[in-house]
Amino acid sequence: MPARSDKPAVRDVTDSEIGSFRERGWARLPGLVGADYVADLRERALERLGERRGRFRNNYVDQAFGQDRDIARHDEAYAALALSPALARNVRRLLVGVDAVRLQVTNLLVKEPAGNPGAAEGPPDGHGATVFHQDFPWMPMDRSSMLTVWLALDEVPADMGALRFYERSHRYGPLGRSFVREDDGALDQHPWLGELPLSEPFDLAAGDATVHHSLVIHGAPANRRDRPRLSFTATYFDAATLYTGAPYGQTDGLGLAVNEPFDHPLFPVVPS
Ligand SMILES: O=C(O)CCC(=O)C(=O)O
Ligand SMILES: [Fe+2]
Repeated sequence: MPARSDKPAVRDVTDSEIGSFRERGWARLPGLVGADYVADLRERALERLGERRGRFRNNYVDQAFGQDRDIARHDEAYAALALSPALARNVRRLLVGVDAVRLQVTNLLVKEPAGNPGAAEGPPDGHGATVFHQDFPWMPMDRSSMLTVWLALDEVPADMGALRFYERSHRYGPLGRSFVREDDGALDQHPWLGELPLSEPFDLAAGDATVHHSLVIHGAPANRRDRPRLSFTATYFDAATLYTGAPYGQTDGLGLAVNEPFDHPLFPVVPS
């Protein structure tokens, strides 16, 4: 196990991965983070999950996966990864025309097996599918240059619920919110999206990641395996982004100024 002070080994994204991300709105990043570091993250995740047993709230997102939001503010190994210059440099290179990035949020995600009674997280009968959605329509940001790194903390075979993406859907701008009502998945609201190619299901190893643009339509099937799907996400945005003042749980009451950058300790610029 790496010591707490160990630096996460994050590899550089390749030019071809950058091209693929910009073209399709997402990219697969095999072996993004070193295996030893990820093994330590996984152990920490399981420990936290044990402590959280039973804290399920019944909203639409909670039916699809459990969240331990801002885990990087509670755990130094997650913080070291989320704030690592190597990861920030990758994010900056993936986004177009961005000089510096801020961290928006970190999250430990768990998708319990469907139909699994006694799961640590989620509804009594396990988590369901993650409906197809965009991330951006919720955000109080004046631009969409924003992405999420989704890191597998353990093997995530396709039928455990690795993400899938509608190719190039990030080119159609904001398409509305999901997780607000029954049947408000992006495909229900915009059946034409079904004409875009859907990425093939794939298996991820621990330390593999996907990265998705805030406007790309993505979702995940239910977990059909017998153990929880464990992943860590870190979402970053262009440091030059201005706050719009739109109501949002994370930013309400922080004293951010409308039409000013997100200059607040919760949204650090990550040196790259
Ligand atoms: O992990 C999932 O099933 C969904 C995660 C997601 O939508 C996101 O990270 O933006
Ligand atoms: Fe999402």
